[in-house]
Amino acid sequence: MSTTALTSTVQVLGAPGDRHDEILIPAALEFIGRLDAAFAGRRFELLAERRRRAERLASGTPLDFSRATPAVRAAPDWRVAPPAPGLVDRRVEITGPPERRMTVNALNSGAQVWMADFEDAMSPTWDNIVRGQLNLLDAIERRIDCTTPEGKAYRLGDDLATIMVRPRGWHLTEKHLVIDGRPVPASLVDFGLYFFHCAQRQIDAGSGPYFYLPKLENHYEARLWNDVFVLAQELLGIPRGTVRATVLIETITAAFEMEEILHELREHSAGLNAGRWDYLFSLIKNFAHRPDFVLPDRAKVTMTAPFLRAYTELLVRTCHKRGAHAIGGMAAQVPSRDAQANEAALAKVRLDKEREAEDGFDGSWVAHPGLVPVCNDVFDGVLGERPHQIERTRDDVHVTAADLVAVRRTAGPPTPEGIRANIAVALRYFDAWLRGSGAVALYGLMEDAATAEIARCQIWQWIRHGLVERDTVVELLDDEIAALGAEYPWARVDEVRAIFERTAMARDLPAFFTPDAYARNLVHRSAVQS
Ligand SMILES: CC(=O)SCCNC(=O)CCNC(=O)[C@H](O)C(C)(C)COP(=O)(O)OP(=O)(O)OC[C@H]1O[C@@H](n2cnc3c(N)ncnc32)[C@H](O)[C@@H]1OP(=O)(O)O
Ligand SMILES: O=CC(=O)O
Ligand SMILES: [Mg+2]
Repeated sequence: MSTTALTSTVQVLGAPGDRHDEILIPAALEFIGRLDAAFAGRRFELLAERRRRAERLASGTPLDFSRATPAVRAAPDWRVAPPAPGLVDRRVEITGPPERRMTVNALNSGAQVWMADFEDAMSPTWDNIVRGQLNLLDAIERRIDCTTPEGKAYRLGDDLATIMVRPRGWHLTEKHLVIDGRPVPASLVDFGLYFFHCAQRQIDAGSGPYFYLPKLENHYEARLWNDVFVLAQELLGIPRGTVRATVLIETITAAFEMEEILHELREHSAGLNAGRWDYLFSLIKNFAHRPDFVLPDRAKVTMTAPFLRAYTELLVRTCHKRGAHAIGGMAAQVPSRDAQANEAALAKVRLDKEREAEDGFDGSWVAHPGLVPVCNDVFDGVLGERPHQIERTRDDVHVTAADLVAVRRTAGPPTPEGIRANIAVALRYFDAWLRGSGAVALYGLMEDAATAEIARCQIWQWIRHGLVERDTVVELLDDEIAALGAEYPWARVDEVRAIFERTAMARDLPAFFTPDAYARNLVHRSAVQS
């Protein structure tokens, strides 16, 4: 590592675990210290700007494309970097947390890419975080094969998916790693540990250090990531421009800056992804006070809603204009053991992928290995032998600022079933998350942090606008807590209830459920609480 500014020591406050010492080596911690010294301050300022922006939106300032950056949008001549090795053909991308067996299953799944997730699909317990890094390292070193006590063997095959790692978002901290008594930004921990241990190994294996960047709200946050990449490459002597990152457009404000985000990251960009669930969450959250932004039951808000089509079409147009991949989002259905339910789930996923492929997306996400063939089949049908369809510029797409927020046409009150479903899902998800699982199948759908955010946020919004009485929510909550406790006697019902009350029923709507729930419930007592 080259010598730049000296950093304070990174202290590890997390409980030691099996083989943690292979990841938390002094040089890796020093690398994280360097990143923290360079970027923690800017992250802090950008989070303050997020809060100011949210206040402006809440007080009625309309959203529009930026008046400061028309030159970036109008300039005809810039393109993002060409796709790096392993990222040319991305027709199917499987996602999931880097849990040991899932890592093997995802890499063997037949998808071109595996998005190894430390964000929406990860409950950020200290052990999950360190073990996830260890599993990635073991996978890249091809020493992850194992056999369960029941005799089921997990072996890496020959044709593996390309790994893209999604670090946690800028809003989170890792309280088990501290510098001068202050927790380290979680994004820098997840990015830094993976980059330190695996970047060169991936390059040597003919791939590279590739990332997915979650929950960005504007192009300044993309600039921060770009600067992180530049410094990280410099510190480890890796050529500038080796990193690639796909940004999830999953906040309403980022949808107004897609081109600027690509521009900031252009030497490291691997396109954009339509992160539909957080996008919906962001929209509900930012306009929670507006009656004309009240959405009906989650099940009724599909990707064919005009405001969501405007978002995905603009994403494809923007990416292809700049030579970048446009990657589709996650259909919520997962395979079922019941043949009829399974057929229905596969049919819904197929329809979703068909719309994306026909709209010009270059590939899409699936949540389960059983969905890889459907997505593959659909994109094969549209792409044929071509690795992508970036050449298909969508000059026919003209999306205005008003189109992106034209929620009114989809708006509507919830049904009693929709209200109960959101409460049931939020409670069950919180319980799973508290017990270390960040993604679960509930009632036939994949639920993760993003979908749980929608569930609790809609309840807040419906109470706020008088579409459900608070007392009714309390009754349903009592009911669903009792049902959860009866179904899973080990459920942490008191903590689950408290998270729900704080995030769905309090006077103010918290920006995320995760930071507070993490600090209260997942952090070891020895770690800092700031
Ligand atoms: C909004 C967003 O951000 S979307 C992206 C974030 N969300 C995700 O990534 C969710 C990913 N998906 C998952 O985590 C899982 O599919 C779940 C939790 C929804 C369902 O998992 P399970 O209940 O285990 O499903 P199921 O029992 O059908 O699994 C069958 C097998 O497939 C494996 N599997 C299921 N999903 C995945 C996956 N995404 N990656 C790798 N393997 C998987 C299971 O581990 C299991 O393997 P095994 O038989 O060897 O033990
Ligand atoms: O991260 C993806 C999403 O839909 O949210
Ligand atoms: Mg998301």
